[in-house]
Amino acid sequence: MADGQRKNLRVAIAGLGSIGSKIARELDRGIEGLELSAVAVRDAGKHQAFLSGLRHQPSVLPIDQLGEAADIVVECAPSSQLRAIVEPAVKRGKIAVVVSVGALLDNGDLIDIARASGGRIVVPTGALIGLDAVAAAAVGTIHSVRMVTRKPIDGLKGAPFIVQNNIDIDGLREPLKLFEGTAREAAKGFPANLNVAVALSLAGVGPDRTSVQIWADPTVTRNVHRIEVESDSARFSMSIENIPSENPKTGLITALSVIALLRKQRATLSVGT
Ligand SMILES: NC(=O)C1=CN([C@@H]2O[C@H](COP(=O)(O)OP(=O)(O)OC[C@H]3O[C@@H](n4cnc5c(N)ncnc54)[C@H](OP(=O)(O)O)[C@@H]3O)[C@@H](O)[C@H]2O)C=CC1
Ligand SMILES: O=C([O-])CC(=O)C(=O)O
Repeated sequence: MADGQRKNLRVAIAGLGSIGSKIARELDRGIEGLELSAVAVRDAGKHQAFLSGLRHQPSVLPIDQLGEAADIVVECAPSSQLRAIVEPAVKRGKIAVVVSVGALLDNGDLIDIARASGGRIVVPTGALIGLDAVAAAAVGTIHSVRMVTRKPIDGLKGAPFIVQNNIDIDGLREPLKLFEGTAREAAKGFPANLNVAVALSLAGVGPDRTSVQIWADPTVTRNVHRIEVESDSARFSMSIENIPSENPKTGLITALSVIALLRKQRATLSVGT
């Protein structure tokens, strides 16, 4: 069949929060070769006005049924829901786009399940920068990957590491280093705040060799990530200052990164690895 006659790829979205609602709106406006077929939410009533504002109404399904209604399932729900969304999709040989990437570390068998079923798990660059360069460097030898994250207080509140260690960040007047360790440890202590560290680690040297510092910083208004990579092909450092979305833990660029990834699925010209 000629490319122009190919059927649209059907996309389903799990979660219509700060990330999912923007992706849904963009798919509804039109992305070449793609269509929004279904969504899953926790509380359908809460999203009724949003959904009825779309030009084409997607089906509203339970999260574990999205893979039946789509070729690509985009996970943008709390990390606790990762398995319920991704497993049925990849078992059907579908593509799961995962933003709660930190939760992949405790659900690594999903990769084996996907492999056995012909499914795929795709992690977008999300709120980060430069995973193309990190993945390219990883084809050679990477000697070290370090990341320093600074977030405003609202971007860190409620993180298990802060709660368990009884750290009071509300009254901070100066930056405080909260954590130094591996990306795996960061994902456990900050599951809704440090997905980026895990994405970086999976692109590069893995969660146990990627070192991470986390600062609560009342002097910044953006979620700031700075990365330094030493490899046998290049040395590079990159930083990104993310404007928080309506969810202060989540940078605005995250949804845009997923939209850019979706656009590539059927684009005639695709740029960047
Ligand atoms: N990879 C990356 O770079 C980044 C990843 N993230 C991660 O992305 C994920 C989504 O973030 P964000 O959009 O800001 O989160 P939000 O809290 O804004 O939205 C989460 C959505 O998930 C829905 N939801 C919750 N439980 C269920 C359920 N059981 N079934 C279906 N839907 C459910 C919520 O529904 P309702 O509205 O009804 O409550 C809500 O719409 C988080 O895990 C976050 O940590 C965030 C930033 C960057
Ligand atoms: O990694 C995350 O979960 C979110 C994040 O830091 C950001 O949006 O800047």
